Amino acid sequence: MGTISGTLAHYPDACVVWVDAHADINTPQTTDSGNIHGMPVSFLLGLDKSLSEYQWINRYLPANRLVYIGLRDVDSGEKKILRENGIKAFSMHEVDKFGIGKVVEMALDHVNPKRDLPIHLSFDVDGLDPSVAPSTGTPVRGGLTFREGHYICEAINETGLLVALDIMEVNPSLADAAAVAQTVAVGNSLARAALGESLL
Ligand SMILES: NC(=[NH2+])NCCC[C@H](N)C(=O)O
Repeated sequence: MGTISGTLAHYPDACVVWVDAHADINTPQTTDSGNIHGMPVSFLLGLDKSLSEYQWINRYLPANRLVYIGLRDVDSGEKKILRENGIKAFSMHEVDKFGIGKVVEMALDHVNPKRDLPIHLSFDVDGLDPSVAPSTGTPVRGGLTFREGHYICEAINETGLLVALDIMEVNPSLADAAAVAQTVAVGNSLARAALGESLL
């Protein structure tokens, strides 16, 4: 919430590409778990303004400037919110169906059709398959491969429009040393890819 609010303060027309297994768009009313980490997008969009803790958010992201990639664990209340607000989401089903190249293109066509808006990339490493990024709080099987994750970052770098990047949910206290090292390494290499490191 802090970083995207900061991006919007500086770039009011920015769009957000949110890579995640989860939509994180519950409201305090729809959440099953009660976990705030399942709610930040609802606060960013201004769908819920009831919590005094988040009343500092004064610039809301329009629903048509948000796109998800990688979803596969979405609560029923969240599905309703996505539908009712017309929020575009490419789940793992679409990644399987179209391939990651096409999905990134379609995602950008939706959120940034003229390729002229600043992009904030929020990349939760649980969007990756747990075999790729094991040390994270809410792993869900059936995720993005190592290359699919990196492709997203490379393709967004290629737009030249990236202004902000979050690598989220690397949690070094949740696995053994080898799994932690693997997760930290993949988080770092996603960041390098988004910042312009290329294969050739
Ligand atoms: N940032 C995360 N790890 N989010 C997981 C959210 C899981 C679930 N949808 C919830 O609201 O509790």
